[in-house]
Amino acid sequence: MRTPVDATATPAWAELARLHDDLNVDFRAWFADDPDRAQRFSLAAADLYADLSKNYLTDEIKDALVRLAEQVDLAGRREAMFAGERINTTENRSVLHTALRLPRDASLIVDGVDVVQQVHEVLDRMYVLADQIRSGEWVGITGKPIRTIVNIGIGGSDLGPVMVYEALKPYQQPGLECRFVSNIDPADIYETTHDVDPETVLFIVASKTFTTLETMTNARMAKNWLLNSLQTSGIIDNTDEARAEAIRRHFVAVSTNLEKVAEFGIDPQNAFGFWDWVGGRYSVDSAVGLADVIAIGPENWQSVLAGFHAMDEHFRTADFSENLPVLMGLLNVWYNNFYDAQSHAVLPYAQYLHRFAAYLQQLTMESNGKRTRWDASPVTTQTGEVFWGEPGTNGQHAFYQLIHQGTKVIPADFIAAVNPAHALREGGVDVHALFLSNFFAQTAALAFGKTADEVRAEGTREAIVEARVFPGNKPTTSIMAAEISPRVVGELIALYEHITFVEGVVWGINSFDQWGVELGKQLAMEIAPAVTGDDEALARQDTSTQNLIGFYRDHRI
Ligand SMILES: O=P(O)(O)OC[C@H]1O[C@H](O)[C@H](O)[C@@H](O)[C@@H]1O
Repeated sequence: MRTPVDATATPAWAELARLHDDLNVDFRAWFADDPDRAQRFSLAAADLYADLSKNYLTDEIKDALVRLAEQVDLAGRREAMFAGERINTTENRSVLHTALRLPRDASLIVDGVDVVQQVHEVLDRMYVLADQIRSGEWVGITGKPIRTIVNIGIGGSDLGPVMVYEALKPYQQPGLECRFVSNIDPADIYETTHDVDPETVLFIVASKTFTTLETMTNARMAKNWLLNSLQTSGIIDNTDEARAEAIRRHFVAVSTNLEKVAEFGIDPQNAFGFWDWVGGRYSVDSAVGLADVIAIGPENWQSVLAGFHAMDEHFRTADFSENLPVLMGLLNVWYNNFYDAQSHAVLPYAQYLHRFAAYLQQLTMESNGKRTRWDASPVTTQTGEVFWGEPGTNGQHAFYQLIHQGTKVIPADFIAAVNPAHALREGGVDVHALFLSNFFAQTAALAFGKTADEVRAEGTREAIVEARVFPGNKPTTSIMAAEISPRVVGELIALYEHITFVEGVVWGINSFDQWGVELGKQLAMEIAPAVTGDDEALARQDTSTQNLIGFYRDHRI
């Protein structure tokens, strides 16, 4: 195993430390003195246009960041990932989500198998299913077409599909609805399914492992509910054949564990596989996206995949100094490690992207929230970033106060599309243009602020001048696209996947395992008997846990 380079011991890191100490961030002066700045720090990547000029970036800093990427061998790691080397060391796996979007005529041999062929075989089967459901050819047990898809999955088997479903609403087939159940809180499955018609529902059980407690519990509840409903209404009898037929018509599965799918009772013909070289949070473009494929149709899905691939190509081939995921990843390192930025806001000025931040939380935090490097040695600097956000303009009326005038450095990504899906007007005004005025205004306000003299000039009384000053110099990146199309959604996801990868390489960590989620799961299984009344199990718990379970037991109705 190659030892990770310690980024903090590289000459570029020392150079960055020096540049940090010498830097006096002054966006007003930087832009006034350098008319070319906006242009010079803007770039196109596939169909995205990004303006990095309102970042703590000078030509020298950019060069030093690029040198850092070179000195940690980003190019080598990137090639290792694309080529299918087992860079997920703790699980001894390749990391090949990029193979999920390779075109049909490409080829990538990993362990003697052409993975591109495997990928397209599954895609083709997904497209057949999607067409059958969309056309009404696939019917439920009473011959009615499917109207509601319920995706049961959690984490990577939920957040990606939900986010894309919401993002591409304008591309969906009317009359066909997808719902998503993830939480094991019974409120989730109840609220999501209580009004569903068992004759016209299709459940997708999506789980990479097909062992996840939440998903398997919800899937069993869904199966029992379906069979009971159909039996109670006399549609099927209580024979194994009738039950199997009902499951065959109303359940499909997505998993890498096809044995477990069969054990659950789902027909192997209705199972869509993927591979252990796809991490859960990197799986939305595998069969995990099945609900989305059904919702938007195979043709649009191909555009999503083409978008992913276009960004992969950009990441793989563009010079570091012109490479959007590389530069954005390096900037995140710059803020995280040199400015102690504790969090990173993602603020889409696109209502359809309202689940994007939630999706990114898993992608970035599960990937890079690590304390050891890929050779098990401790990390040498702060890792991980807390990603969060809400769509603009909602955030403006909620938490922007802290970004504008608080004491924390919060780098923020602003995302917007030029053309709306619905061009509405109010009082002769183009409402989307008004919306985007806010997108443009916010990054300007954050960058350039408002001085005390400017506040005074507005006639503000002296006592509150300081409270009304905007210090400015708040770093932002603006990303624009012509529209939130299937292709652009693919590009945006791939952009952030690669940003996450770049950060992971600098920190020397394996961005593809997630051991940190295991302990809680294990303890929950040990604690479950104590909760349901086993006093010996209760006695084995710490006193705080005993106390809390005591409250639970005392108040249980
Ligand atoms: O798809 P599944 O195997 O059901 O896993 C669902 C999720 O649960 C796990 O605990 C991991 O933390 C996630 O990375 C994963 O996406």
